[in-house]
Amino acid sequence: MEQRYATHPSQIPGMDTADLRATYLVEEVFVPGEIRLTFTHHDRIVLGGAVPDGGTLDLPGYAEIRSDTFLERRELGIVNVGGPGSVTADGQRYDLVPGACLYLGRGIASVAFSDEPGAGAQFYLFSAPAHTTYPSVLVNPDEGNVLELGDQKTSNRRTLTQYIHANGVQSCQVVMGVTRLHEGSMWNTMPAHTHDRPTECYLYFDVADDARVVHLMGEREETRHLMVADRQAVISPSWSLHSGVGTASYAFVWAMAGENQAFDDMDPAPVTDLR
Ligand SMILES: O=C[C@H](O)[C@@H](O)CC(=O)C(=O)O
Ligand SMILES: [Zn+2]
Repeated sequence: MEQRYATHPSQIPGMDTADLRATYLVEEVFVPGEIRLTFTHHDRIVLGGAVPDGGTLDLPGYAEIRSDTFLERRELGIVNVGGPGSVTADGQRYDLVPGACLYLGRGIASVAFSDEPGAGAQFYLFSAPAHTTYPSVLVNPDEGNVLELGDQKTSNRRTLTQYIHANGVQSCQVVMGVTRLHEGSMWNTMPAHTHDRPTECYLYFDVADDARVVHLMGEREETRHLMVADRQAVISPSWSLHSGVGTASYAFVWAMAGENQAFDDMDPAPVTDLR
């Protein structure tokens, strides 16, 4: 799997666009017939995609995490951002409709991804080290905890659904959910925030081919942006803002790992403070 090492905010001023993209953007998350993973040393998160493309893909152990099986010492959050598919964990089959979230706990020996020919399942994977085993839980799109946020006047009307979090599916580190912008709204996570306790990653999806998301990152007084296309992921170190404005509406999977599972553990970054 690809490795991305941890970075310090003082490195940002010396980075040009290519450096920022190579460090914080994962451009190819979903590759048909493959499991494609990226390991970031920011909180030892592994993120990526599994696209069975009508077959079955087995999740292996990896030399980078020195494990015989992937979940030997890890937990895994999965959101299906494609068509219907299934995940089989130690023989237990979970059917994931589009938008469903599955939590798999530490110690599961075998994980396989599959779908029917033409179904188009695309499983987004987000994993962190786990100190103990919590039960595996499947949450359908309408079963999460839904927050309606924003206002049309500020073009940030959005529906935020929490799946894995302190008051939802229990985990060791992973917090995970999906936010969908309403038609005509473009801004996510504005006013912005940071949270030093976890690292957070966004996977943008349902971004039209001719649209892009201008993703805002960096510290409050040293902001930078990334131009993000459909089904690309952004790694936000604990010190970084993470907000975005699209050229059309879109959705994204947000996922965090670190000190706690408190979704509202945020440090506000008023827009008037941003440089
Ligand atoms: O720490 C929380 C994460 O940044 C996201 O859940 C925020 C988000 O989806 C939004 O406001 O649009
Ligand atoms: Zn956040």
